[in-house]
Order: sequence, then C-alpha cells, then structure tokens
Amino acid sequence: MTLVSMKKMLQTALDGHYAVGQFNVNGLQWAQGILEAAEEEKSPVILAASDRLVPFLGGYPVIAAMVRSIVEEMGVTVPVVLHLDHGQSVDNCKGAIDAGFSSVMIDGSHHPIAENIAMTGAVTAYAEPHGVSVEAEVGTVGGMEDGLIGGIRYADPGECAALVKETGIDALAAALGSVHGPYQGETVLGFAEMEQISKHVGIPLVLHGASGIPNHQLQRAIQLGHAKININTECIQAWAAAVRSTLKTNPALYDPRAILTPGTAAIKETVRGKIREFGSAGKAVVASTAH
Ligand SMILES: O=C(O)C[C@@H](O)[C@H](O)C(=O)COP(=O)(O)O
Ligand SMILES: [Zn+2]
Repeated sequence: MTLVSMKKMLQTALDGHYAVGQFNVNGLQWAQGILEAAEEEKSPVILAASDRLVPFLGGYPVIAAMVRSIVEEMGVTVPVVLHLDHGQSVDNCKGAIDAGFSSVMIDGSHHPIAENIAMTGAVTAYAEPHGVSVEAEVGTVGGMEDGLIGGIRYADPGECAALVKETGIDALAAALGSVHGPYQGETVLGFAEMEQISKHVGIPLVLHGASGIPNHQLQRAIQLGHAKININTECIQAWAAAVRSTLKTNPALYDPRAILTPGTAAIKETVRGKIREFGSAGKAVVASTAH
C-alpha cells in the first residue's frame, strides 16, 4: 500500500462519526509499533513527524524513506498517511512534500490571521498538484507548541471560516482548550464553540493535545466534527515507562534489542487502545475505497 493523503480518509471518518488517530514518530520503533497496531486492528492510520523533531529524526528524506520502506517490508495493507505535524514554515512544508510526505500541517497559528492565511494559502497551492493534503491551525493549544510554551487561546469562529474559505485546506485544528503534554487537572474543552465552528467550516476538525483527555470527552469531540485526533505524549510515556522498568529489573542489561523491544510493545498497545477508542478499528477497507 502506498502512502495516501488525508483528504478522503478524514471526510469518510467525519461522515462515519469516527476519528483517525495521528501518532507521532519519535524513531524507528514508533513507526514499527504504530503500523503493527493499525494493521492488526485493520485501521487507517496517520504517522506524523513533528517539524521541531525533524533534525533529530534525520531530515525529511530519511523519515519518508524509513516509513515507506517499513510499510513495504511489513506488507502493510491499511491506508497510511505520512504527515508533517506543526510545520514551522512554508519552505519546511515544501521540503516535506518534495521528500514524499503525503500530508502536511502548516502551523501559522502564532501569526496574525492575515499572515496565517497567506502562509497556509502558499502551502495549499504547492500541495494540491502533488496530491498532498493540508491541515492548518487557528488559536493556541496550551503547553508546548512549535518549541514554545504558551497558554490556551480559543480559535475565533470568524477567523476559522475565513482561513478555510480562502485556502481550501482539508482539515482544521481549531484550538478549544486542549493542551500538549500532560494535563494539570481536568480537561475543559469548549464544546459549544466546537459545534459552532464545525457547522461553520464544514470540514474535518483536528484535536491536538488529546493525550489524557477522558474517553467521554473524546467521543463528544468526535460527534461534534473531529475526524483526526493527535496522540504523542501517551505513547512516549508508555515507551519510557517500559524501558525504565526493563532497566530497573535488569540493571546489568546492555543489549539494545532487549532494552528497547518492550518499549515498542508499549507503543503498540497504547496505539491499539486509542484506535479502539476513536472507532477506527475495522475501517481500513471503508477508508481505502472511499472517493
Ligand atoms: O509534540 C509534538 O510536537 C507533537 C504534538 O504537538 C502533536 O501534534 C499533538 O497534538 C499531540 O498531543 P499530546 O499527545 O497530547 O501531547
Ligand atoms: Zn499538536
């Protein structure tokens, strides 16, 4: 199965009232664990490289080659998207597209809306002829974003509508109370604003900062228009706990395979649980035949 764009995948999910998980890749083991879980659950899946981590991961061509090779080697049959997460500039998005990413996010949310629209429009113009889908963001997700720590700023419905209308993006991340990284206290999402924005823009919404959000709130977000849900923190916490426990139990261990394999298993089981929560298990055929 070649890499696909998110366009039809997310529209099909929106129509079917489920969401596709975006799971961030922090190394080879993440790609393996995420793809194994998606294949076993027969779920469409989005593998993402966060732009801030691209140098750590070896650059766009290395990431694209790695994901494509693993998909081929494993004989993955479910639809797979390779997405640039929180793309920091128009040039970075172009670099990812040229390297073979099938989807990009341009994150102009820290700029005034006119600039955000201009950046996003430049990316959609470049992506469209390549068959690459585009996500953009309005408002501010709390916690760490693009390497900056910030507070929550709710997306403005008028700005969301203008950005969608003027750029033709495929998915919109409208920040409505979610936070990147671990939550301090209970999650408070703006469901009334979510309903309003979803009706107004008519395209799939994306929920960033979804780690730690209780399932009943995720289900409500899905019913109110979210077709893509981003998870990174829960996977990296599960990986770290498994590797830490392996080393604690066997302090003399030094074989990387023995140390790291439990980490891959932990990522896989975390992803499996999320796929089931989001309702995308068994939806691979639906997603790949949708047009
Ligand atoms: O950490 C990154 O750079 C990627 C995340 O921002 C991702 O887009 C995301 O929203 C994951 O949220 P989390 O798992 O709740 O931290
Ligand atoms: Zn995010």
